[in-house]
Amino acid sequence: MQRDVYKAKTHFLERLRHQPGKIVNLCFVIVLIFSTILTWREVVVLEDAYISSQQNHLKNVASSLDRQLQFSIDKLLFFRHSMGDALQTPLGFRVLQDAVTKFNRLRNQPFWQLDVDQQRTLPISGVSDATVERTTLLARDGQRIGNELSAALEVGYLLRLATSTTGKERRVSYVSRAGFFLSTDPSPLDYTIVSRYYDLVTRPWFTQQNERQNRSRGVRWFMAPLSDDREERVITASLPVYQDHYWYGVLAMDFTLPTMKQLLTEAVDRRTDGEYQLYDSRLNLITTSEPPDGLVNQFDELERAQIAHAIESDTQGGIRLNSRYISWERLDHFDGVVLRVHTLQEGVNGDFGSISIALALLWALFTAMLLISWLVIRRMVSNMSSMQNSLQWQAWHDPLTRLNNRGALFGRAKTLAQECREQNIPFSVIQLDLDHFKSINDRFGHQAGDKVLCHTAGLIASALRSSDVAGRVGGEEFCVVLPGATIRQAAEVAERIRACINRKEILVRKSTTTRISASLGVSSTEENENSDFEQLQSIADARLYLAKQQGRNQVVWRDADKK
Ligand SMILES: Nc1nc2c(ncn2[C@@H]2O[C@H](COP(=O)(O)OP(=O)(O)OP(=O)(O)O)[C@@H](O)[C@H]2O)c(=O)[nH]1
Repeated sequence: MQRDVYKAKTHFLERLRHQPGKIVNLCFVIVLIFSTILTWREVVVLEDAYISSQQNHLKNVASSLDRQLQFSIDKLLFFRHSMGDALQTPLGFRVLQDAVTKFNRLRNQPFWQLDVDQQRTLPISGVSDATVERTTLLARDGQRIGNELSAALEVGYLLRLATSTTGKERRVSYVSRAGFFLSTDPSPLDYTIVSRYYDLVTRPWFTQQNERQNRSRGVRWFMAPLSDDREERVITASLPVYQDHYWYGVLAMDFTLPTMKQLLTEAVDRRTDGEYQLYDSRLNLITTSEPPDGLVNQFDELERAQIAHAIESDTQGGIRLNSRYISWERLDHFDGVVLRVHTLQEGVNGDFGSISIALALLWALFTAMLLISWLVIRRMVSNMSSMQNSLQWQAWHDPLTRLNNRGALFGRAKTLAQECREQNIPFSVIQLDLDHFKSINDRFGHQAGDKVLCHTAGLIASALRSSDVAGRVGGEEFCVVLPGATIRQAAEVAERIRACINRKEILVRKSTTTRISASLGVSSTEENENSDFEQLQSIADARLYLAKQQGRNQVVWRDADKK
């Protein structure tokens, strides 16, 4: 088994050795495959780096935006906390008690206002008991209303103080379920109080803050729908106010779209390319980092669905949409998501684009050079291989007769003799010498002599089997080895060759023909089993000499033989 494997391996390597063209092809294909894999790996690494750089840019913007919004949300939480404290232990100021007394006087009027101290707190505007009773969403609890009014006035101080110093929030308000509200917006004392209150308590940021819809009682963000044209479009952060499981009302903070745009633009580093877009939780576009006259990236329905699906389960990630790469990051303090849209053109103009192009060009250049060198080497190998074949042929053959030369014949004859001995079959040798060849040269010239030699070689070759080997071993001397042939069979072959040579007229010159003859000596291992080729050749040569002596044009295959 091991020997078979070894033999198969040797055979394979031997075959490869004789097919250098195939080895060259194999080497080039391997180099091409490896260079392509290497380039592909580099592209993958580059793509990963590109994606993480996109994520990093976006992360910076998102955390900067978050920081800015956190300040407002912290304020909102602070207001609720203060209001909770005030509800639990209201201050015993007289001015607050007077306000409650005044409310009790006004509570049945269609609209009213408690204007305690315009310089320090915000006025409370409200509607009548009858209006509150009209809907189950609202409730004016006789036990709680006093405390709530005092707490609202206390928070009014804070709202006024906190919102007057920064201009980020468009409006902060507290809307109570008990039929009143206070807001940083100026509130005139007229019939519009009723419609304003109605408008506030019908907004989703108020109605959706009940215990069922906001179990965590955290901040929720709402964007006014597009069709809403009652006033400028705002984003509202709202926070429910609870005390002892009782829902008092909602604290709300409005941000205008220009404010959101300003926050986003401030968060974006102008040196980075790509567009940043801020979306609400329902993937409605709030604002973009592009200037008002800039080109905003739009998404069609299918792309929006793909983005929505992608951002559904992850807080951050990326998705390729045709020629655009979209990365997203959810915000901690805003119920929405920031998108970074990076177009192919921006990518190509950027660092990663130029590195990718350089990499692709390098690969193309390398492949082109590899192909050129493959063509050159293939041609060189093919030339060398045909030259080697030609040299090899010349080394083993006689150029005139195209038969094996002396060295080649001796080499092959020794091997064949050895094989025959191993297989225990006979091995025979024929020695052939043309008669009076010198006279042909003398009479017709050397060229005619060459022609006769070629003609003789052709006749010898045509009289042999494929296993027999013939060669020119001297000037006009030939030798034939016949593996497996008995002495009689070899003698028959020799006789056939002799007859053939002697039968034909040879055209040695224009309109001049001549007939030639040959003397042949035959020997075989049949006579002496242990004879090697050289011994057999020497015997055949002696018999050839005998044939010459006996008158030429004859075959001698036994020492006593005479024609
Ligand atoms: N044309 C030609 N002649 C050759 C070549 N090689 C040897 N000869 C000639 O062959 C002749 C051999 O002559 P000899 O050895 O005297 O033998 P022969 O004339 O055939 O006489 P016998 O062998 O006794 O019949 C010589 O004249 C060589 O010059 C060759 O390649 N071409």
